[in-house]
Amino acid sequence: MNLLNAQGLSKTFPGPRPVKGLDNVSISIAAGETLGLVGPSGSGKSTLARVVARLTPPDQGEIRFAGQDWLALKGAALRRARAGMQMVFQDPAAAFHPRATVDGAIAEALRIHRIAPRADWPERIAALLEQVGLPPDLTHRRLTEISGGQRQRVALARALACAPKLIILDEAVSALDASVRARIVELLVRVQNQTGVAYLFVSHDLALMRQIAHRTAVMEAGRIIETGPTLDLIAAPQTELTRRLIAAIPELHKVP
Ligand SMILES: Nc1ncnc2c1ncn2[C@@H]1O[C@H](COP(=O)(O)OP(=O)(O)OP(=O)(O)O)[C@@H](O)[C@H]1O
Repeated sequence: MNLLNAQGLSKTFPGPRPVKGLDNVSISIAAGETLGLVGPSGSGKSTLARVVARLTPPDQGEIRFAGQDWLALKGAALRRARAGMQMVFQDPAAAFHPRATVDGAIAEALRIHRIAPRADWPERIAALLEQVGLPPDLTHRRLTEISGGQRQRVALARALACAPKLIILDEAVSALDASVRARIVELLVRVQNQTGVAYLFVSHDLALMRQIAHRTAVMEAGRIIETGPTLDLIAAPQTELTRRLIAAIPELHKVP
C-alpha cells in the first residue's frame, strides 16, 4: 500500500483571469520512496506541494496519507497526523522570528507536536543536530547567523524531530551553491536510508532528480504530463518539455 495517494486534485485561483494551478493531478508515493516533481516556473509544483501538505485546500480531489483520509482529519487527530508529514521550504529563516535560534527552532517542533518531555529536549536536539551533520557549538546560534546550507540542515533537523513518514521539500536546495547543494542532497539520501522517510522533492532542476528521486513527475500548466522512474524518463523522454529539461543538464552533453 502506498504511503500517499492523491487522486484528481484540482485547484483554480480565482481572479479576473482565473488560473488553473492544478488540473486533475494524481500522485502516489510509497514508504521510503522519493518522488521528484519537476517543471518550469508556474507549472503548479508549489501548489501541488502545498495542497498535499494541507496548506492550500484543493477544489476537488482526495488524499490518503498513512491509511487515513488526510483532507477530512480535524482537531487532535489532524495534529497527530501532521507530525507525520513535514515540509522544508527554500528559505527556512523566513518562517521564523528574526532572533530565533537553532535549538529554539527545533524545540518549537518538539513542543507543537508534543514529542518529548521538556527535560529531554536538549538531548533530543543534540542528537538531531548530529544526525544532520551540524556541530554542537551551533546550538544557541541565531538562524540569521549561520550559512544557508546550515539553515537547511536545521530545517531538516526540525522536520526529523517529528519522526515524519514524508517530508515535502519545495525548492529546498535551489538557493544554495552547487557544492553545498550536493552535500545537502547526499545528506537527504543518507537520512532516507537510515530512517525510511519518503520525500516529495520539488525542483525546477531535472539534474538533481538523478541524484535523489526514484521516480519523477513532470508538470506543465497544472498537469502532470509525464511520470516514471527517473533514469528511464531521462533515457527515453516522452514529451517535448522533458526533452527540453534534459537539454538543460550540462553534464549530459559534455564532449568526452
Ligand atoms: N495564491 C495564489 N493566487 C493566485 N494565483 C496563484 C497562487 N499561487 C499560485 N498561483 C498561480 O498558479 C500557477 C502555479 O503556481 P506554482 O507556484 O504552483 O508554480 P511552480 O511550478 O511552483 O512555480 P515556481 O517554480 O515559480 O515556484 C501559477 O500560474 C501561479 O501564478
